[in-house]
Amino acid sequence: MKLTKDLYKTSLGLFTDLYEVTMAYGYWKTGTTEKEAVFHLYFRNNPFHGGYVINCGLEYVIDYLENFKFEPSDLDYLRSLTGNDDKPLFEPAFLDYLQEMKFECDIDAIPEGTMVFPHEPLIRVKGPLFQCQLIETPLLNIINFQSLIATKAARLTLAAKGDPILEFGMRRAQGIDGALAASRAAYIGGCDATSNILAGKLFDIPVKGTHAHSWVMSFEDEAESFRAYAKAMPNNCIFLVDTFNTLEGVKKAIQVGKELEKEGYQMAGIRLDSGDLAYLSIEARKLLDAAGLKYAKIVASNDLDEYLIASLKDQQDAKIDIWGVGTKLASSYDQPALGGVYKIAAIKDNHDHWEYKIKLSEQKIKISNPGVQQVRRFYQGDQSMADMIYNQEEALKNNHLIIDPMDDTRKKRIASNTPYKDLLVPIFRKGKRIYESPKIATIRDKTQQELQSFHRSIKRFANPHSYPVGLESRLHELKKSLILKLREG
Ligand SMILES: Nc1ncnc2c1ncn2[C@@H]1O[C@H](COP(=O)(O)OP(=O)(O)OP(=O)(O)O)[C@@H](O)[C@H]1O
Ligand SMILES: O=P(O)(O)OC[C@H]1O[C@H](OP(=O)(O)OP(=O)(O)O)[C@H](O)[C@@H]1O
Ligand SMILES: O=C(O)c1cccnc1
Repeated sequence: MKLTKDLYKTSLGLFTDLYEVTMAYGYWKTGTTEKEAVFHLYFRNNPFHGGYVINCGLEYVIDYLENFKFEPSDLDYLRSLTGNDDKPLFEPAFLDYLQEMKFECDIDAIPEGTMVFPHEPLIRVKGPLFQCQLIETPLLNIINFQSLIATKAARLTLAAKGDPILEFGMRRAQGIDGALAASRAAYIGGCDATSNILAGKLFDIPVKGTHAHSWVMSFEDEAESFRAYAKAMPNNCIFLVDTFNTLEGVKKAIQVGKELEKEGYQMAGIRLDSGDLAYLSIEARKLLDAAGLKYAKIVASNDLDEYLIASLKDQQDAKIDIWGVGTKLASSYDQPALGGVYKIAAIKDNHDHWEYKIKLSEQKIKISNPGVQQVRRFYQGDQSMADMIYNQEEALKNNHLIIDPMDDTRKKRIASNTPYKDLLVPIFRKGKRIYESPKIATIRDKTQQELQSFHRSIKRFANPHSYPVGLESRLHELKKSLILKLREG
């Protein structure tokens, strides 16, 4: 069976919505397939009532695009599709065109692990109109999910204040690919390891685990079950102590821990999976310490999320060292989707000039931004200060004025000598990959550095401060003039 990364390395040409292919067909019929266009992938609202998103999924996108083609069997399938008159949906010559297609787009994207905000293009796609169109859905599928999970994981790590978090979500995740992608994104967001060993192998993520209640229940006696586990793997013992009575279970784990010491081993710890985790961790710690097992760690699990972890950390004397988090993380329990969208922002006219495009809406947040966009992040010392979305095709003024796309009375001036970084970097040029994804551990480190470089008010869970992101004044004017023109028209 081919899975995720391997699967993406073969053809996923049909992994898109039908309407992308019918539009591509329409472009072909009207002779506009090769017209140059620019699309941006962005989201409009932060998830979890939070103040940011951790950008994640680019390596999957790269894999997908490097292998973007239609195999003969894909074309056979398209050939079999019919319209409401039972005649073929697509002319054979179009299918030949798809077969010959070579990916030729320029892709610029914000690297994984970067903190990003509403309205900012995470990916910019420039190239033949029909190719830009065909890749819309897979790009959204990949980025929306992985960014959501990486953000959730980052929130967990902030709540845990540096304690390790183990991702245990596979059993509750959305299918095979959902679980694999969630493990990858959770690691990038800051988790320390996953229980999903295929994710460990595919993505080079540390794997860790304890044992289940079934292990204990398969023995007559709890102490005997711990002893048997210790005998099988003396170097990997975290005993799950709550099958019958937690504190009695701790005492039995201690007994076996002492026996392990005599064999020259140390038990790694115990896991609490029910009851009052604060109270039980305090009592368990006392018992472990009194027995001289100060080194034994206490792992807690049971429907944990960032709010419960923060609450347990606030219960000052709770003695939990490691957090096991499954369902609420891998399924993104409290927000099932990031609403990322992919919108056309410019198209070349017959004179090789950009014609800028926007989508109107009664809802201001849904009016798209025009231009060939780039994001510039400004810094004050090591702290991020504001982000400016600008049109790369226009010369910038020296003193930047950025304007909130949601409220044009909110403006911020940025001095000309302010240090900055442009966030979108070149990934593909004319369909050739020119970017090497960092190792996953490097991406994970980047997430932590990014979290450090933003003020804590942006990261708090309750009513976070909104980080300033604005349209550069000329882009703002361009958008305004396009809105007026369309409304008047
Ligand atoms: N001290 C605490 N403060 C806040 N929440 C806690 C605390 N201890 C446990 N919880 C959380 O309360 C929720 C319910 O815990 P509860 O004691 O009902 O577990 P449980 O239902 O007994 O466990 P199980 O049914 O798996 O045996 C869980 O999400 C758990 O993580
Ligand atoms: O609670 P989560 O954050 O999802 O973490 C994973 C859970 O999976 C296991 O439970 P199991 O499947 O045995 O069921 P349980 O919920 O009854 O403990 C484990 O004991 C954790 O409780
Ligand atoms: O290793 C564990 O303790 C584990 C793994 C998956 C789910 N719950 C717990």
